[in-house]
Amino acid sequence: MGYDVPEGVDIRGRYDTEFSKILTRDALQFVTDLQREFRNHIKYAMECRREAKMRYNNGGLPGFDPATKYIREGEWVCAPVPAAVADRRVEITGPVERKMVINALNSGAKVFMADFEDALSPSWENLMRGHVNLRDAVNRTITFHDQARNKLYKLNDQTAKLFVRPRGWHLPEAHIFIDGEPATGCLVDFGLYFFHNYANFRKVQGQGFGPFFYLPKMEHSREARIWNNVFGRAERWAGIERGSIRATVLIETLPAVFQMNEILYELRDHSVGLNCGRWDYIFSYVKTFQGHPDRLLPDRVQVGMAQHLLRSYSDLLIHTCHKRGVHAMGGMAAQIPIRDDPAANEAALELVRKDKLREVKAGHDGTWAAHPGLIPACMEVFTNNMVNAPNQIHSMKRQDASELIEEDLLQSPRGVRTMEGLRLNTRVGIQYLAAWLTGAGSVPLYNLMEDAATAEISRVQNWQWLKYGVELDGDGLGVKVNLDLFGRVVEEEMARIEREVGKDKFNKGMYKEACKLFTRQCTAPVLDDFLTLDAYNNIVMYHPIESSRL
Ligand SMILES: CC(=O)SCCNC(=O)CCNC(=O)[C@H](O)C(C)(C)COP(=O)(O)OP(=O)(O)OC[C@H]1O[C@@H](n2cnc3c(N)ncnc32)[C@H](O)[C@@H]1OP(=O)(O)O
Ligand SMILES: O=CC(=O)O
Ligand SMILES: [Mg+2]
Repeated sequence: MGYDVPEGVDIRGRYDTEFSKILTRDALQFVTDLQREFRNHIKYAMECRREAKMRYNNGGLPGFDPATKYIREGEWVCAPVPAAVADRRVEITGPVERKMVINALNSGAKVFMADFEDALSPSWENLMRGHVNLRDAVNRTITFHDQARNKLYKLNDQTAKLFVRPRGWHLPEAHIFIDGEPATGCLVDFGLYFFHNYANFRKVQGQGFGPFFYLPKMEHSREARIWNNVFGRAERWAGIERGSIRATVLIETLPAVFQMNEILYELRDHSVGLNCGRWDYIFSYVKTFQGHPDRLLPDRVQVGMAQHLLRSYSDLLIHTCHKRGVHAMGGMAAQIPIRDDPAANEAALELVRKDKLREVKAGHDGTWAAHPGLIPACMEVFTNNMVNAPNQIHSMKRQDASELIEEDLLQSPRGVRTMEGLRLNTRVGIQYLAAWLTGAGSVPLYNLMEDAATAEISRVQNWQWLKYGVELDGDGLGVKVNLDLFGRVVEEEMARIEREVGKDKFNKGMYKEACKLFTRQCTAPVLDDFLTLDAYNNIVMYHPIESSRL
């Protein structure tokens, strides 16, 4: 049995009758047309990223582009926000896993962002099941039977509005070849979801609008232009009004903070705002400044939103979005509920409340929650602090933030580096990768949510400290990070992981493979652009099963 594919398409992933209802000939033709129309634009955009990287590596700094001053200073606004998504005060996020999709839609949040990105390990199985789950969710037929607990999950009458986050531009989909090349991951994610769901979504969820998307990891407005053209093409194909599709762009790379007006301008017919993707943003700070030894990060735990550069980024995002008439969404606090320790749980909740209070008072229109248990606290803070309106677009202009300059957005985070910081990065990075390699893209580690973005911080921070042989100044012992020290840390942290998870789980899991990958990346002479690009080779599974390297 095989998939019925159009000319030029080769499906290398496992055949499954459920998957074949997603991978129909017409759906594949739709994805193929997108791939053929946009692949050269994407390649060009990726080439521009490489050129920008070279400029930064040679000492250049990202900044506002003089050529687009007219856009930043122009008086224009985005298309009005659709009523269906005017109120987004709390959004839950999570991978497109069946039970979690139901739980998230039922969670009481206003929006559920179903994630093919930071929270998903993009194995063929996860990806295809994810599309089945989203189709069933939009059709409202989704159910899940937990056999161990004999519990049936189904949708409540009232559910969150669905947004979908496709992968970033950089990730290929190696199980689908088009004209001899792996398809672009995000065009597969967008194309299959749009094809199967746009009509129903607009009826049952979007009040005539939709579908809705979150767009990750862009570095420049030219990448937003590609998305805008993809949306336009999809709308024309479907015969629906221009501006039906709406998207929120995550500002989660350092270069993109200087492009917020330009990104909104490109997407002005399709925008519902910007979001502070703080974790990838911190990762991007290290990546952008990989050639700048004067901009080293302190311990990961010290790089919080109170740091001047992160506060400035959030303030400027709010000002920019509200000037252009769209939502300025906050981000994710990493704390999650701690089940077996009420005092620690309350302390974690208090940190989340504090973070949300900062966001709402700064003018954000909503925020992210990683877990259903956090939604009441987030909702309460936003509801109590927003003045009787579904959002703060018209009430919190943050004119003061228009004064922010490049130095504010680039200021190095303050703090110290410690041996515990190096150890924690290593322990977390390896455990996250071990989970990712076995299909889990978001995991709880040491009572925090870890996903691809947070793990990237651990990786690049270790790389940076090794590359520049930094002193662990917070310990006051004059110890410098070098390969010997790191080797010992890896060994000791692996032993600690084994003790913590138990011998059995350790031996059955992918910890050793993860350790090899993580160590290689931390010690690479040249920084890999993405942890998951290299790791992806390990989860590509062709059918019939054979070794598969991209
Ligand atoms: C940087 C960024 O990009 S942030 C966005 C991407 N990251 C994410 O989306 C992370 C989403 N969150 C999660 O994946 C999970 O909450 C984790 C991994 C952090 C914690 O997971 P766990 O420890 O397994 O959660 P826990 O055991 O407390 O779950 C309790 C219940 O809540 C549900 N749940 C937990 N998180 C979520 C979620 N985000 N969405 C829906 N349901 C959830 C579980 O399915 C479980 O349901 P059940 O009681 O019916 O079995
Ligand atoms: O995607 C969100 C982030 O913080 O990264
Ligand atoms: Mg992110």
